[in-house]
Formats: sequence, structure tokens, C-alpha cells
Amino acid sequence: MDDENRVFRPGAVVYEGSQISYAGSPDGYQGPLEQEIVVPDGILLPGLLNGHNHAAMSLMRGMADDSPFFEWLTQHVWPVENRLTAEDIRVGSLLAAAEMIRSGTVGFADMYFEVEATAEAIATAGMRAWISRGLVGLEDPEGEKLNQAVAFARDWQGKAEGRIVTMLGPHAPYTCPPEYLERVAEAAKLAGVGIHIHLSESADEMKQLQERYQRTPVQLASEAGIFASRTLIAHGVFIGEEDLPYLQGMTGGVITCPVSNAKLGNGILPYAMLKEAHIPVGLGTDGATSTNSLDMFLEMKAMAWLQKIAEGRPEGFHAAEALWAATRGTAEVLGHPGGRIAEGAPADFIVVDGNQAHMTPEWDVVANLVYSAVGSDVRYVVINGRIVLQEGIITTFDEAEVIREAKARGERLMREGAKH
Ligand SMILES: N[C@@H](CCSC[C@H]1O[C@@H](n2cnc3c(=O)[nH]cnc32)[C@H](O)[C@@H]1O)C(=O)O
Ligand SMILES: [Zn+2]
Repeated sequence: MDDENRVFRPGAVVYEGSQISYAGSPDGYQGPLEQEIVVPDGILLPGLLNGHNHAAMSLMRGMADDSPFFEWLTQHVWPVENRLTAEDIRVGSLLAAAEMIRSGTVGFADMYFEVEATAEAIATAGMRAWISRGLVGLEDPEGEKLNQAVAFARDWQGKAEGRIVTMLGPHAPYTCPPEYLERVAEAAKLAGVGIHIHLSESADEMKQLQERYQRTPVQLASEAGIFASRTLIAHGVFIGEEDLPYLQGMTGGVITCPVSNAKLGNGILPYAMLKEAHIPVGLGTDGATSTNSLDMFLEMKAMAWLQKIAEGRPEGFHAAEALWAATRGTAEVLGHPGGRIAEGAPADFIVVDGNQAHMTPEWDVVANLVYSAVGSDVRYVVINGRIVLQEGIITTFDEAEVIREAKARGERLMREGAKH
């Protein structure tokens, strides 16, 4: 997966510091090597980029599954979130980091609260993250949370060797009235940061906003000036033809979360329409409370399956498009130079074990990666030139300790839940 989508067999990647300095056939590199790692039957590809997450929601995995969307969010999730401490969020973020690293994700876009705890966890874990403090306008009449979000965005921009990028995160137009969206849009422009927002996720949302404002979520965001900054639109399931004129001139794009959209019964992204309109589409998991898993390999499969169903024909969506969405697609939405293997690109890549029954034989390496591989096939993860997963072991923090801590905290939240 270099800039021309070539496959090298055998292949070699050389990196120096945090950048790739050579990618191609092993014979083509004559320079010095400080260290060499040979992985027979390894498949090296760009690290996956998870475009939409609420990492610390991993602590609520499996809670209130199979309930209606708004009930799930307002009756189940929000009351537990009100009891999460900064330390819960730090541990939940590390738990998510362990799961993501193990399944080949090198970076993710996150929207949550107690964001300093997430930022510290991610700095430790060695991942990349695009972090925004989620803002619910209805809970922020004085704009105090917006001010804190801006302060975080300024303080943490480019921290952890540039691995942390900050954004502003107005939650959605059904929780942020137009005047509030306008204030966030203005603040983002002033601070020079991008915006991360949920738009057009459910039929209920469309109906509510139509009744309240006679607008679609995309129209509301556009009229509030959100698209004046780079914008990451999470979900976009109900984006329609009428929204395209508002999206066409924007910087950023849409992150589809097919497992979450399927599990919450919301629907399928109109991918073909967006592709035709040249709007970048990336891939994300959403939080583990809706998706239960942060495995981008699962997400690629779900994207391919759902798009084929939507098209009503298998040739309507190709495996390479899912792999593109999980790498370059998310990178384009974020304005990040990664998601590719090429000279000058960030040294962010993963190695998948191709020497397994379910990966044999290899008629088509992309088909194997998208339709056969699972997250646990990942053996090596390199982020910003640092080996973060080595022969299946996380090198940056004590994973077993994090799992123990997360288990205890999950149990505490369950006990408290019964009392409320
Ligand atoms: N209420 C918080 C900030 C919200 S952070 C982002 C929010 O997005 C919520 N969330 C997670 N997944 C989804 C989704 O799929 N759609 C809408 N909201 C979601 C999540 O529960 C979290 O409350 C405060 O000011 O303290
Ligand atoms: Zn979300």
C-alpha cells in the first residue's frame, strides 16, 4: 500500500526516527540498518485509523445492549457517565488502547470528557489520538465547558511528540442548539482546530430536528458555521441528496461506524452517493458501549457487508474500499499524512500474521485482510517509529494490570448502578 497501491512480495520498509525512509523490494535498499526485523509470512500494511471513538466507554461494554437508541443513550449510558471519575476515564482509555493496539489501530479520533485523563493515557500508550471534549450545549448555558474545551485544545495541541491533536467536539445538533453550535464554530476558527460532531445518525434525530427547526442535521451544522473549520462527521447514516451542496465545499469528511449503526438499528451510510460526490469517507468503531469491540478488522467486514446489502449486488463495493476507508480515508478526513506506506509518511504500520489456516492460501492479499483476518492476527504495531506491539506483546504499559483495574472499576459501576 504505497501511493500507487503496489504490493511488494517480498517487501521491506525502512524507517528513521518517526518517518518512513524507504518502502519497496528489499533489494532496492542499500543503506545502513541499525536493527532488522524479519517476519516470514508477515503482511505489512499502514496502521489502521479509527475515526470515531469514545475510548473510555470500554468500561460500559455490554451494558444495556439491545435497547432502543435514545433510551440506550439517555436512560442507560448518561446516568453511568455522570458517575465516571477522571481515574475511571484514564483506565478505560488504557483498556481501549490495549484493545486497539492489539487489533492494529495506530490512532483514533475521540470525543469524551475528562479529556486530560484520556490524553495522558494515550501519551503513555504510544498511540496517536485526535481528542475533543464532547460538548452538550443544553448542559452548558454559561459556556464554561466550551471554555475548558478550548483551553484543553490549546494546551494539548501537538503534545506527546505530535501524537496528540486536539479538536472541539459539539456532541450533536439535538443536544447543541443552533446558537451554541455557532459559538463552538467561532471558537474552533479562533483556536485553529477541527470539529468532531455526530450528524444524521438515527431516524429519530432526523424527525426531531425536522420538527424543531425544519432542517437536516447537516443543514443546521452548515448554517451555524461548523464547516468553516475541518469537520469530522460521525455516522452520517441519513445524509441525503439535499445535504450534498452543504458538504461539497467542506474540509474533512464522514466517518462511518457500520457495527454501531447495525447494532443500534440505525441504518447504512449512503457510501455510493458520497463517493460520487468526492466526499472522503473514513471508518470508525464508535464507543465499545454501542459496538462492544474496537476491532477495525471487524469494522472493515461490516462496512463491506452492509454496503453490498445496500447496493443489492456484491460488485457494488470492493474489499480495497474498506481497507482504504480504514487507512487513507480516515487520514483524509483528519488531514493526517498517515494511512499509507511511502517515503516521508509517518512510521505507523502493522504486521499481520499471514501464516495461519484462515489466511491460506493467498489468492488476494487484500481480500484476505478484509474478509478473513481478525484483530488478533496482528503481531507488530509501530507508531511514530516506536514498536508498541512486539510479537504480540504491548511494550508501552502493563496490559494485565490495566485489565485488572478495569475489571474492578467495571464491577464498581455495576454495583452503583443497581442502587440508582
Ligand atoms: N455530557 C458530557 C459530554 C459528552 S461526551 C460525548 C458523549 O457522546 C455519547 N455517545 C456515545 N456514542 C454515541 C452515539 O452513537 N451517538 C450519540 N452520542 C453518543 C457518549 O455517551 C458521551 O456522553 C459532559 O458534558 O460531561
Ligand atoms: Zn459516537
